[in-house]
Amino acid sequence: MPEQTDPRDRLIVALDLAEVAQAEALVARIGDAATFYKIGYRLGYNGGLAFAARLARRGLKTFLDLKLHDIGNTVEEGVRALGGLGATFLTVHAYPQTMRAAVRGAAGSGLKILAVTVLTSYDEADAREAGYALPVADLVALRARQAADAGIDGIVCSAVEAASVRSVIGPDRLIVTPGIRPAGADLGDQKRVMTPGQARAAGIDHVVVGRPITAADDPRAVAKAIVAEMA
Ligand SMILES: O=C(O)c1cc(=O)[nH]c(=O)n1[C@@H]1O[C@H](COP(=O)(O)O)[C@@H](O)[C@H]1O
Repeated sequence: MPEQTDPRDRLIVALDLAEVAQAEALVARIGDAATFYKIGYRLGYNGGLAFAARLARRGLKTFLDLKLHDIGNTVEEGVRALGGLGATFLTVHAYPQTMRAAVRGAAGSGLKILAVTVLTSYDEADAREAGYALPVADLVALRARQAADAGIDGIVCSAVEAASVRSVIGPDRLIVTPGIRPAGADLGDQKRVMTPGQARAAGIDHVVVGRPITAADDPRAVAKAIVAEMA
């Protein structure tokens, strides 16, 4: 896997909050315990993209989790429009047409495209309900292979699949895993879950953690503990 120089970069904190002011306050509370923040729909649709650009100007790494999926032209131009925000990562769903369009849209911008394979809130029954006949692990592996073929920079999957995804995509592409819970933490709606330490041992590059940090009494302490568990 591509090695990082700062171990804090392994943790991406999901800023799933309603208001930019709350996100600003949380980033200030966490301070130097985290270096990488994810902005998803909730904040993104409410001023979060400009906020992400401000974080990037302050030297923090940002991840735009917009999970794009549309006809190729719309994805390509949408990705191109996001290329100037200074973000590190952007997500699209792992459909071949969508991934190829996103790679074209990101060309020359420095924005890395991550392909979301099968959401970590899905188990086998959820995938069947959505019309997929393949077992989740096989669907993740198929999409990882297609992502690599499309020239995608990294894969979003659960840490449960990290080792098999690594064997499919090779050492240079990134593996980013949500569905991460410190031992004993509430799972919420996550179904394919590992601890930070298990995920690191499975060969991930970055974990994404939201509620265990955002809902904690001491978010800075939880962020520090997660980084330490992956050291
Ligand atoms: O793309 C993602 O970041 C993502 C993919 C996935 O399969 N599962 C998943 O939980 N996520 C995101 O990762 C974060 C996980 O948040 P928590 O469950 O609160 O730790 C949320 O912001 C999700 O939108």
